[in-house]
Amino acid sequence: MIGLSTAAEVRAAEDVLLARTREGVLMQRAATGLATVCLRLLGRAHGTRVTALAGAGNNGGDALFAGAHLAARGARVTAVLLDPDRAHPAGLAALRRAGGRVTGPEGPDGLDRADLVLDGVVGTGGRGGLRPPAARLAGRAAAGPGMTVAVDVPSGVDADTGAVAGEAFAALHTVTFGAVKPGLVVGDGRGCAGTVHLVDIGLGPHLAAPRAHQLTDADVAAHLQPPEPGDDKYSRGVVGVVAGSAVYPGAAVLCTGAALRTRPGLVRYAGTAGDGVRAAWPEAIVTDGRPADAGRVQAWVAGPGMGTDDDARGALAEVLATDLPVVVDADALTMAAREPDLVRGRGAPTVLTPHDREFERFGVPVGTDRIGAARRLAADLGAVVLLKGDATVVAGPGGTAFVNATGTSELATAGTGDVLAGILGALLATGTPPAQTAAAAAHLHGRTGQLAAARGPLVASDLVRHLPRAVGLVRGSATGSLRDSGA
Ligand SMILES: NC(=O)C1=CN([C@@H]2O[C@H](COP(=O)(O)OP(=O)(O)OC[C@H]3O[C@@H](n4cnc5c(N)ncnc54)[C@H](OP(=O)(O)O)[C@@H]3O)[C@@H](O)[C@H]2O)[C@@H](O)CC1
Ligand SMILES: Nc1ncnc2c1ncn2[C@@H]1O[C@H](COP(=O)(O)OP(=O)(O)O)[C@@H](O)[C@H]1O
Ligand SMILES: [K+]
Repeated sequence: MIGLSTAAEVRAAEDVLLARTREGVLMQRAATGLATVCLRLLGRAHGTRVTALAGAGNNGGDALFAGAHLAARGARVTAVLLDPDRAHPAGLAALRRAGGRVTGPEGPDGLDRADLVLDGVVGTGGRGGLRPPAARLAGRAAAGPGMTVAVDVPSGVDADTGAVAGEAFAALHTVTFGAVKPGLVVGDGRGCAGTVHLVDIGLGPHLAAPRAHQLTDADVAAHLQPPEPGDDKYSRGVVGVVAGSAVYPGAAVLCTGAALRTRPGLVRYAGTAGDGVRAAWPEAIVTDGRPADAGRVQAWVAGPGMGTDDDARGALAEVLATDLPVVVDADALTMAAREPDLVRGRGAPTVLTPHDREFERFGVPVGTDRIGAARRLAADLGAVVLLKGDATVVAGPGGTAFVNATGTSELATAGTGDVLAGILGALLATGTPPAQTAAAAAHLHGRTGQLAAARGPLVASDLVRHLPRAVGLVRGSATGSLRDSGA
């Protein structure tokens, strides 16, 4: 698991370490790590042109020291000081000693010919959108030829939420110190950060236990264990699906198929799309009646394509009245938003899976702080909230949160949410903790999307077909093999 630490958590750990180390040691660790990543990205330093944008705080200090490292290796470094009278004195002296040039915000900045642009305008000390001179330079850097590398946080991005109020630096890479900040992996900040590189500056032992995480393949593999010799179709976790309708059988077919392909023990289907499900998935046990007629299950998925009429409302109320985990998706979300008490009083885990418009039906806008929004709704309803997006966020009622690290924009196609609901039901049926399980489902869904998209544009049923391979690859915990598989 990769911990996501807020700016305040990082600062608190830095304060402990600063009191125990010689002055400047932490910044040296950060700047050396930054320069090392830049050298790797550039391939060489000698003869390259580097522009370092440096604000008046420690973020600017990092950029100036890293610029000094690169200059000492033969790079032609120009430092652009946003506030020349307040530039980090030791960083500036180091840059000058190494032969770097220095200019002001209106001076010859070299951005038109740079191979590399370092964004050291502002880091965790930033407030609001970029101010005019910095915003102008960030725009020129984005339009110029140089590879853009943000120092710690892309300037203009809120490190905690990923919110961007106004302009922000658009980085291809972000080299971040001590811990990954949530704003680099969620919301608009995710798009500004590019590839995130973590530099260890020794904060680890002093960091508070993070309240937000990203799962890795290895974490998710624990949710995808193969059956053991003593297992039978019941012991692997039986999933119940309440989805689809006579008019819209597709959602039921996708959801049931995804559950079967994720964990092929037993899937029971109850609803009015039974004929379609029988035709597509002869393995499923289908009842045309109500959920209570379906037989015993260990988790329910309710919602995709089921409609919102009285019968649908009755079926939803029936599964929510059980003491089993329930996934509330699509039409079930619309009904739960009308009657939140259906969810609020439950003792067993409930996982709601809204996209933004479904989320807003609960009466609160998502806004720019997606983790915060998911946490608040989760606390209000006493449920897990999986807020879909390019980086899906999961929050538990106690505040534990996850940000998904896998996926592809090719998933923006009808029916992929039905597949996610089926995957999630299959994983929840084993009784693992619901918030992490929901995050594992989003991770597997994203990996499956990546596999399917490698062959070209995908539709939702492609995901169902690729699920067994994605499960196999994640089980192997071999991230590289996804890339090397030729899929
Ligand atoms: N602590 C440590 O030991 C270590 C810290 N490290 C590094 O320090 C960074 C945090 O440094 P920090 O706290 O000095 O703040 P920082 O991010 O430089 O910002 C302050 C400057 O930004 C300016 N500014 C603010 N908003 C702005 C805006 N919208 N648009 C434009 N400018 C804006 C603000 O201006 P002012 O408001 O003062 O006029 C001030 O000049 C952290 O991210 C990491 O890189 C590493 O070296 C590891 C060791
Ligand atoms: N741009 C994107 N990048 C990554 N994933 C995306 C993107 N757009 C949508 N998705 C994912 O695709 C799925 C769409 O779900 P949903 O909107 O419920 O679709 P449907 O209701 O048609 O099944 C979600 O898992 C979401 O996270
Ligand atoms: K920065």
